[in-house]
Amino acid sequence: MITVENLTKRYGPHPAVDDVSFQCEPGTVTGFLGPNGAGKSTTMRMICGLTTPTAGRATVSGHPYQELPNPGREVGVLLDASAQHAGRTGREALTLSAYTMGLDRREVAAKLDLVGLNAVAAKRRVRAYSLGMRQRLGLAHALLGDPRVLILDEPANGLDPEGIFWMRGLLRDFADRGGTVLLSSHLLREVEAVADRLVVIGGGRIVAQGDKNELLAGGGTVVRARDSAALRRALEVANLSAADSSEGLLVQADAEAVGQAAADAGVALAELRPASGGGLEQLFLTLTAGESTKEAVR
Ligand SMILES: Nc1ncnc2c1ncn2[C@@H]1O[C@H](COP(=O)(O)OP(=O)(O)OP(=O)(O)O)[C@@H](O)[C@H]1O
Repeated sequence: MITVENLTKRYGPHPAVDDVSFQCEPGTVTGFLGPNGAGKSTTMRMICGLTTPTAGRATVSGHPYQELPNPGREVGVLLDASAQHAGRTGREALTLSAYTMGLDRREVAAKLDLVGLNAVAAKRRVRAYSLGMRQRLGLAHALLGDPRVLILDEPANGLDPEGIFWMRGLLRDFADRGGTVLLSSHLLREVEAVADRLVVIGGGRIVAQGDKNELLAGGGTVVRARDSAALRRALEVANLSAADSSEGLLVQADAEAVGQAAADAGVALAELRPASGGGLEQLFLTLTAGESTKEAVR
């Protein structure tokens, strides 16, 4: 179980993370989504005790990370696959961690095998690893102590298609055996395939969270007008955020609210209908409309 309560982190005047609260339950995979700079990594770093929150708190299995007696036995963490000692071999890196955690050395071979690093790869220095191999080694590290919780930041980054498919099965199986997974990724199809719950963050704030299927069912409204500039202005006036899509504008509101906003502004509509079937990509674009731009101009 991971519990995040009112977490806030400020760097100067800008809140990188702003009053974020959510829970990740045993037996589930929670997909943590958001545009670049939304605050995902900062939130995960705060959960793992690597960044001190300005306010709020986070616990793993009921304790702040720093108070876990042997954290690697409780929670496996992979935040940055490139942040591993480049001069050690994969096997050496895992052996040292196993020693630190008080584990049987046989766990090293088992985990190397589990993540698909063969004997030749295990003997190579990490500096010679591809990004995908570093991810696999990072996952082996995270899984080494057989933890009940996994916190993974972009673990599929650099994996080949077979590796991504393999990782999906591994995470599903981990959760099905009662584990808790918090997974950030920009690979929306992967998240859609494996996650049970979603937490979507934009500009440091939670913009949506809940059961994946329920969130996907409420995918917003597609609207089109011949005068699309006027339609955009009408939506802005009504405080409704809109994102471009191939079908028109996607608005995170029901059709009635969108139609009313257009009518109030005297904009004639060419199309107004509930968005459906667009999947997670459409939901993501709708929920985080404008947030990437905000980050770019900060
Ligand atoms: N150490 C730091 N000092 C100053 N600002 C920081 C620091 N770490 C993060 N930030 C800022 O906090 C905000 C959130 O960054 P964060 O890395 O958490 O986003 P993210 O959602 O993980 O993005 P990405 O998808 O690009 O990895 C950004 O505006 C970033 O510039």
